Amino acid sequence: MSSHGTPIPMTARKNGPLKGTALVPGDKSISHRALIFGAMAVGETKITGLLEGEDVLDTAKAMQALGAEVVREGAGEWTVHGVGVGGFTEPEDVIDCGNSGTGVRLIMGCVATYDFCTTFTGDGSLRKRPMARVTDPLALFGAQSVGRSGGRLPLTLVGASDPVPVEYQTPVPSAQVKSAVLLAGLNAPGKTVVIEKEATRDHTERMLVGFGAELTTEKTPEGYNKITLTGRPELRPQEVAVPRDPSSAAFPVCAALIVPGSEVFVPGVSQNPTRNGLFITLKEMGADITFENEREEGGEPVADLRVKYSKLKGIEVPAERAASMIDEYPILSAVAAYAEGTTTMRGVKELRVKESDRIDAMARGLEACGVAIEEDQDTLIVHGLGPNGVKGGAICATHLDHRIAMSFLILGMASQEAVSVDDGGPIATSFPVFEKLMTGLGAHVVRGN
Ligand SMILES: O=C(O)C1=C[C@@H](OP(=O)(O)O)[C@@H](O)[C@H](O)C1
Ligand SMILES: C=C(OP(=O)(O)O)C(=O)O
Repeated sequence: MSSHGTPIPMTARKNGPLKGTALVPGDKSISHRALIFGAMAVGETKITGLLEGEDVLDTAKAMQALGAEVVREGAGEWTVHGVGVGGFTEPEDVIDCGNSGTGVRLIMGCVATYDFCTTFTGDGSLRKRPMARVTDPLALFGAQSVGRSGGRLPLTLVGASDPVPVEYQTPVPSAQVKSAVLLAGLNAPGKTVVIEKEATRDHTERMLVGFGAELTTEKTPEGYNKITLTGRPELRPQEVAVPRDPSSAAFPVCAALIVPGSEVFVPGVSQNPTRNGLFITLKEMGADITFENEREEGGEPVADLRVKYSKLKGIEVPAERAASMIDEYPILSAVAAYAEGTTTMRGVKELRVKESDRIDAMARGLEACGVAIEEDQDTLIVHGLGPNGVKGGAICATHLDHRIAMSFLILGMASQEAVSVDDGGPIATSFPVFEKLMTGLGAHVVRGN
């Protein structure tokens, strides 16, 4: 199954309650970073629970192309023999990051302070996404780039031969931009500083500290995060246990909430406060979710989630919460269709530059399934139809976007008529076992329309 290949139409329909345990895959953000920091450490990093989705596998290949040895030892078990900060070598060929914004933007950061040239490309979705948000700050280190119009891929980055450290305030709330700057700062002398107005996922900071870098995060008088990294550290190899991905857990959790009679257990899910906005929102909507056995694993807070079918009500999701649930708005908008009343999602314009324009993709598909929506550049409003109110009966376009595909399939698990997607292939980028896992819980999800 490949997001680069022949479309894979898929269909979901009602099939009784969902029951059982959902072992969702490893966190995508942490998996990318485990490979990257492993490649920059001196010696052997061991990773367990790595997400073996296409996005992460493309990053593994990129680390090999830059000179690290990356070996799959078993299911989710990988070792990386790193080359040390400053040790990457020029790749012989184009780096293809497939569908992954995180992969390409972080790796651009990795190579921006090396005296060599790297060309990046990706699939039809990634080639449409904006890269200037990363190449602009990388230029401050001394890197130069030439891409297609609007700084789009394919793009060639000529790394700085004599990098200087940088102080940069991110203009958009983006962990990818923040991380690209910090990664570039690793191979620059002195202190690189990133200031972010709104907190975004902090895996890069947590993992850099874990790998032995000198990094501090403090609040500015305005309440912004100021992250300071000392360049040219010797990173020490680590044993990284990747927690399960809250963004993937969102799908079986939301399915259980909307399919009558369901009860699903989702163990070992990261509860990192920069990632848990969806769960807070669902609780506010009236979701019956309990967080059991809260603990720390591999430097991340983790809990086991028990979820029961719930009568939900529409709410206003605060714009300040957007960064902590940015990838979860598609599935939230599907769930909102089954709530009583209106769910308003403001401050979500970043959704327009993801794998697809997610506001538009969800709006068009929901309308086709009989759900009334309103939208503007920065807002999505879903008028809920209550537990049995969604008609379904449409084929929704996924635009090479895994989260759109999974969201509409979950919508179809509780609608009056089946819901299809034109292409479920991209699901393999982040959640390759989605179909098997949902089927194991009792869902009816099949190939074909
Ligand atoms: O840093 C990361 O791992 C990610 C950051 C987010 O993107 P932005 O940085 O563009 O918000 C998120 O949407 C993406 O899925 C993963
Ligand atoms: C936006 C996403 O990923 P990326 O930016 O890495 O393509 C996502 O997984 O929802």
